[in-house]
Amino acid sequence: MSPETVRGTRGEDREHYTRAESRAIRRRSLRLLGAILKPLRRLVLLTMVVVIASTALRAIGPTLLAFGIDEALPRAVDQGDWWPAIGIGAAFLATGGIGAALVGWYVVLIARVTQAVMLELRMRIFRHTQRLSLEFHEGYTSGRIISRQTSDLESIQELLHGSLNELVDAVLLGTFTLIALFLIDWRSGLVLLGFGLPLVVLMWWFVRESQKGFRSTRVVSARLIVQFVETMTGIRAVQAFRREKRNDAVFGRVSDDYRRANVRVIRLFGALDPGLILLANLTIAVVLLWGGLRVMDAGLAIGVLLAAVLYVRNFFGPIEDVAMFLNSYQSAAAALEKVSGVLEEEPTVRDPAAPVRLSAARGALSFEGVRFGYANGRTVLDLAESGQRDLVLPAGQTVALVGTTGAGKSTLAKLVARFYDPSEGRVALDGVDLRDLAPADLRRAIVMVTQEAYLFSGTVADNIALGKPDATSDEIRAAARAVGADAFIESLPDGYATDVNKRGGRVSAGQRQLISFARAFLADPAVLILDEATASLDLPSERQVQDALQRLLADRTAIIIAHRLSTVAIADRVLVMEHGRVIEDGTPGELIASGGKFAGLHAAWEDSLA
Ligand SMILES: Nc1ncnc2c1ncn2[C@@H]1O[C@H](COP(=O)(O)OP(=O)(O)OP(=O)(O)O)[C@@H](O)[C@H]1O
Repeated sequence: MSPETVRGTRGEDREHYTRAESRAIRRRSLRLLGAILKPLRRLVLLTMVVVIASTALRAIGPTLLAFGIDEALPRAVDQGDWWPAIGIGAAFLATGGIGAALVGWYVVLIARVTQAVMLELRMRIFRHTQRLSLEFHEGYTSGRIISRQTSDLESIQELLHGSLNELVDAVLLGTFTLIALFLIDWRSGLVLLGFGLPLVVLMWWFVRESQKGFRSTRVVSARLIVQFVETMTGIRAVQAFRREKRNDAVFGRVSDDYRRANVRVIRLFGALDPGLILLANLTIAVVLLWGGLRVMDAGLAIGVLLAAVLYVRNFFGPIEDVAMFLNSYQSAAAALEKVSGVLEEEPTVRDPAAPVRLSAARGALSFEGVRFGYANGRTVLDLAESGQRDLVLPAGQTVALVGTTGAGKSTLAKLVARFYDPSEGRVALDGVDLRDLAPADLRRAIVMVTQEAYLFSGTVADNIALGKPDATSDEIRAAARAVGADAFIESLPDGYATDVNKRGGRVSAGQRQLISFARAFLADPAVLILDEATASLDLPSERQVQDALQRLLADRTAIIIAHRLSTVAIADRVLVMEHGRVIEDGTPGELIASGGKFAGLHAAWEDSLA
């Protein structure tokens, strides 16, 4: 478990961490990677064996050439003995051929490992975030979640797929090459080592500078995503308030920052590439010059010199890939840190250790000494301070929650639906604390319908059936009829089989709410919460819906939150809330007669109708 300051997604936006925090974050990432690689260990092992074998085979080539030129060819020319030359030629072809075939195999193996890791990570993020409590989702923006699933996973994939591949190749080939060079001609080996120092300096400079560059491209690209997602999710507001031009300007600025950041990084390559070519040529020149002198003194065979030159060339070939790897590594490590943070988040609303079953709930609700505040600490609901410590809603009662904006009505509803747990006290259904209730029974017993009335892609029937996945089409139709949604559904192009686009593009907001009523009717919960759920219905349909509501609410406990008092009229009881407390409690008639807050609201409403 990470320290409190960096646990989960906490501290995700910070630029600097203490040493202990960095270590904890790194460990968390490695634990995640280890857990994902564990089931793949045989595949990983096989991949390693294949890559080592293929690189070793490829590193033998120049030595065979040297042997051929210095030993086999003279024997063939001087003594007419062609067998050694043929043998070496065959060995050269065989090592080259098998090495190449193994490279092909290795590429496929690496792809299999990478894709298995990506699949697991992708599924873990999806599964996990879907189960995290509402508290997490209300605080962590959708742009950030999208970044975790897209750009972060891409960085990790890039590392595993491309860069790691190249690094292993470069390091192994470099090591084998150096060993082979020392074995055939240690003096050339020393020359190569001597040039290693400026090489290390060049690489160190490049990695340091490009790290800064890549970090800023990552920061800017995250801003691009957030800007884009915000504009698209808020497209209605964008168009309604004519924000297109301003958004164009902001997006243009961020895009230009992105372009500049990329150019800055590419400029570094403009220095690295010539530097590497220069170093490679200098090393080859020195090896060639010194080797040539020794060939003239007969201290070195010409074939060995040729092999030495080839080895030096081979050595420098993949060096740039090492630099690239170091960069991909940085960005993949940062991505993995963030992903592992999200995966470390735990649902704040936990499933009970010993769940109490309640297969046929009656629907009696009680709030006993309930206090609640969101993560920022302020108490927004304080039923314990209201006149009565315990608030009881008997089974079958229809209760309307009324009060000014921000009074805590939706918060109370979220506690009943157990999207949050109270900070103090308990909410109970039929006497069972919601925290102890088996989650499946809780979801069956308590259903919340909100103003948003989200429709998933699929048919209208699918969307209604969400309330009862095994419902027959007759049951679906009956539910739609009960809430008065049948007529408009029949008039859709394909009736119940009409595909609703995402966010219900083909149906109006009011129709969407009717569909979600049908969904709730079909689910047949003991407790139904309607949070502003009639807000999008126009008055005629609202009047129609009054009947539908009566039918929807019959025989169950209902909590209705509505600003329109017409909806409140069907309630048995009204709770007036203010600043998180219940300040009035009674039947609509009683409250109107008492001349309190509700009476005032009611009078104002009646005036507005006149
Ligand atoms: N996710 C949240 N995190 C922090 N504070 C919140 C959150 N949701 C609501 N609040 C705060 O809690 C208080 C009660 O909000 P709530 O949504 O319950 O009011 P409401 O009575 O339903 O208002 P409305 O009628 O406008 O929907 C408000 O002060 C609000 O700012």
